[in-house]
Amino acid sequence: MDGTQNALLVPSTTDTPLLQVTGLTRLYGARIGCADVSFDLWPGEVLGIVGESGSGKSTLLSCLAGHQRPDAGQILFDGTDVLALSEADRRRLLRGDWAYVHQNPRDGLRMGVSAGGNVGERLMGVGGRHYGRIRDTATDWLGRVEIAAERIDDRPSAFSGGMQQRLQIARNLVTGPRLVFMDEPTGGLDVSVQARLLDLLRGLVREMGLSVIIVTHDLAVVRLLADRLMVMKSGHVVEAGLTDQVLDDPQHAYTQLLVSSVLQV
Ligand SMILES: Nc1ncnc2c1ncn2[C@@H]1O[C@H](COP(=O)(O)OP(=O)(O)OP(=O)(O)O)[C@@H](O)[C@H]1O
Repeated sequence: MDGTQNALLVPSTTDTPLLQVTGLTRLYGARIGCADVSFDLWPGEVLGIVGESGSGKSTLLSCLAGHQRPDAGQILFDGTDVLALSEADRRRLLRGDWAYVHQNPRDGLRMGVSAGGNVGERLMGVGGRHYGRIRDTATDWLGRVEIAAERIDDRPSAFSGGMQQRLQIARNLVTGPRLVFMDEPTGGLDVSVQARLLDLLRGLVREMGLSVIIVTHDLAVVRLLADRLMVMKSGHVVEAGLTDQVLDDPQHAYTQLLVSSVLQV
C-alpha cells in the first residue's frame, strides 16, 4: 500500500507508520489462512478488514496481535520487529501498548472479578499501585462507557451482553493503548444495542485519537468507524483504499458483490 497516500490521512505529527506489515502469511496445512498481506497503519488511523466468513480476517488479526505465529512475513510496531520479541516483551506489549477487544466479552474479561477489578487489573499490569487512584480511574472509566458507578463491585456475569462489551472496552482502553485490535466488537448483540455501542466506540476513537484495526463482516460498522478498508477473499487482500471510496465505488468484483448484497437486504 502506498505510504505517501496514507500520510495525507494522518492527523498525527509523526511521519512513520505505527505498524508496518509485509508479506504476512499463515497456512493451516494446505489451507490458506491469510497470504502475503502487506499494509501500513498510521497513528490515529482506523483500518477496517472486511470479507465473508472464511476469508482470513480472524487469522490475520490473530497473527497481528501475536495470538498465533505467521509462517512468513514481518510486523514492525513503531520500528520494532514484533516477531523477534522475547515472550516477556511481547506480554508487556499486550498488557499496555496494545489492546484486544474480543467479539465475546467473556474472552476479554475476568468473569469472577468485579467490574472495577477488571479495569483496575489492567492498570496494575502497567505498574499502577495506588489503590485509591486505581479505583477512581476505574470509576471514571465505567462512567465513560455508560456503566453506573454503583455497579463497580458487581461481577460482569450480572451485566447484560452490551454492558459486558462496554466493560471490556473500558478494561482495554484504560491504559491509553497505542494500538487497538477489535474482532467483531458489535457481533452477537441486538441491533439497538449494537447501534449504541458503535456510537460509543466512535466517540472514544475520535476523542482518544486511537489507532485501530477492526475486523468485521458488517459493512455498516466500518462505514461508521474506519478511515481505510482492506477487503479479503480466500486469505488475500483483493481491494484496499479509503472506506467511502471502496464502499461507494468498489473496483473488485468480489467487493461489488459484498456491497450489493448488503444493499439488497
Ligand atoms: N485452526 C484452524 N485450522 C485449520 N484451518 C483454519 C483454522 N482457522 C481458520 N482456518 C481456515 O483458514 C481460512 C480463514 O479462516 P478465518 O477464520 O481466518 O476467516 P474469517 O474471515 O475470520 O472467518 P469468520 O468471519 O467466520 O471468523 C478458512 O479457510 C478457515 O477454514
